[in-house]
Amino acid sequence: MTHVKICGLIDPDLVRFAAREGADWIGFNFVPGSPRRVTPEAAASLLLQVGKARPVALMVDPTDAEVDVIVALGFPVLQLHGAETPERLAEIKARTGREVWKALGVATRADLDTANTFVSADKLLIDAKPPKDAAYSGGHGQVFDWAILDGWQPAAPWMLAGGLTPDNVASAIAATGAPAVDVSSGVERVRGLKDRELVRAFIRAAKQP
Ligand SMILES: O=C(O)c1ccccc1NCC(=O)[C@H](O)[C@H](O)COP(=O)(O)O
Repeated sequence: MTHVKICGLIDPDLVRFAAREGADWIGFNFVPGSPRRVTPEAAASLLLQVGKARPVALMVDPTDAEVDVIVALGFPVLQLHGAETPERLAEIKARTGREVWKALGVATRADLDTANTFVSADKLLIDAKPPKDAAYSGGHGQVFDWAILDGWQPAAPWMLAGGLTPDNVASAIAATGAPAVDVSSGVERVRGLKDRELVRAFIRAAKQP
């Protein structure tokens, strides 16, 4: 069965709801300025609501000090969504002993070759490239051409992201064979605010047999 990550939750009731609905991972966004950003203080109480889901901390080009704050909160997984290099990822992994995922925006096979240089990533999160004028490297609800994944041999376990919704996630899984999927915008009606019915519909559509 496909595994599901719901990313960018800021409300404790929604965190509990997503976990009860069967989300495997719940992402908390620590990117300054993002409408989905949570502070470390807020994350400490949100973490109490995750149930059996695994919490994932989303960061962009974090300093060691920023990573240390997140690790001290008890996050078992760090998702790097910036311009981190394979060397920086390996360094963070060695320093923290945590699972470290690398998110990459892709549009071509060459981008997938770049993704495969992150050999020590615990997961590659394959996302759409952000729009040219975007302030943030992810979370724009953009779909990329899934056909570029045909025949791709990932260097690490991987997850599909980018513009997934309750309506397209089943086709995305069928088209790509993705073992796991990630969503943020597609379960929001208002940017930054998750919607219960969309969260439920997404998880059900992704996990349908
Ligand atoms: O959501 C943000 O604001 C954000 C800011 C900076 C870097 C990444 C960000 N989000 C990434 C994600 O939420 C997801 O991991 C993924 O990219 C899917 O996003 P979406 O296409 O909106 O479903």
